[in-house]
Amino acid sequence: MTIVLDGKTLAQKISEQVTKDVSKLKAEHNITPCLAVVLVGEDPASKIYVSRKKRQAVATGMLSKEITLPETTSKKQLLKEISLLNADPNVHGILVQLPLPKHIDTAQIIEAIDPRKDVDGFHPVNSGRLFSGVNSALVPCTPRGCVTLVKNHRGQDLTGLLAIVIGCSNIVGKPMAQLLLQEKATVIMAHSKTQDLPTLCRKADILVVAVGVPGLVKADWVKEGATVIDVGINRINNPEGGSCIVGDVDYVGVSSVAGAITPVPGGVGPMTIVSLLQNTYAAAVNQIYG
Ligand SMILES: Nc1nc(=O)c2c([nH]1)NC[C@@H]1CN(c3ccc(C(=O)N[C@@H](CCC(=O)O)C(=O)O)cc3)C=[N+]21
Repeated sequence: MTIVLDGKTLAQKISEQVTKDVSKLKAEHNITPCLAVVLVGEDPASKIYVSRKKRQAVATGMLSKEITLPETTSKKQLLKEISLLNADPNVHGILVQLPLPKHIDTAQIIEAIDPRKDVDGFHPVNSGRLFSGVNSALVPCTPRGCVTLVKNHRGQDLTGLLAIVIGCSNIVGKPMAQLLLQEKATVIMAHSKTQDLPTLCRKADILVVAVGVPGLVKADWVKEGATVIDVGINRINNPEGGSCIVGDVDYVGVSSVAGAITPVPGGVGPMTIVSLLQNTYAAAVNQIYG
C-alpha cells in the first residue's frame, strides 16, 4: 500500500505550532513578526501565491505587508523599496516574489535583501551558511518543507539512504541536495543531461523531482517502496476543456510501486508556505536576540 504524504494536514499542524510561538513572542516581547511580500507586475499565478502567503501569515497572528509595484518598475525603484524594508524595524521577513520582469536582474535584487530578513533563503549569505552547515541559515522554503515531510514519514534518521534529486535550480534542487547531505543521506543530483536517468532513479530510496515537466517520472523509474517527492506544479489543459494542476510524476502509475508519494496539489505546496511562516518566525526571533 502506498502512503500518500499529506502535506496539507502536516502544514496545518505546524501552522498551529507557529500560532502558539507567535502568541508567546507577543506576550513576552510585545513583538509581532511581520512578513513583507513584494510583487512586481501582474502575473496571475504570482498574485494567487502572494495572497495565499499573506492570508496564512495573518492566520498565525503575524502581520503582513504587501508591496505591489507595476511591471514597468525599474531596478533602481525596486532596490529603493527593498532598502526601506531592510531599514524598517517592524519588518522581520522580506520575500520578493519570483519570477521578476525580464529587465530586472534577479541576483542583484536578492543580494540587496538583508540576509537576516531573507525568509526565502536565497541570499548568498544564507546559501553559503547552508553549504557550510551553519544552523543559523535561513533555508529555502520548498526544500525545508520537503525534508520536514520526509522526516515526518520515514522518521528522523536518513543516514546512508540514497537520495536522488532531479533538477538543479538555486530555489529547489541545489539547496535540497545540501539539506539531504546534512541529514547524512547519500546524494546524487541529476538533470536533463544525465545519462539513462530512469535506471539511475530506480536506485533511489528517496526521489525528489523538481524539473517542471508534467508526468516525467514513470512507474519504471521508481524502486519498490521508495519515497517520491513531487515538487512540480504544472497547469495543463484538459482535453474536455478547463485546466488542472499536475506534478512532474505520473501519480497514478508511480503510486503502484512507491512506498510513499506526495500528491499535487496537497503535497509540497502547502509545506512550502508553512516553511515560509517558520522562517519568518525564526527571522523575527533572531532579530530580537540579534
Ligand atoms: N520568492 C519566491 N518564493 C517562493 O517561495 C516562490 C516564488 N517566489 N515564486 C513562485 C514559487 C511557487 N511557490 C508555491 C507556493 C505554494 C504553493 C501551493 O500552496 N500549492 C498548493 C496549491 C496548488 C494550486 O492549486 O495552485 C498545493 O500544491 O497544494 C505552490 C507554489 C512559491 N514560490
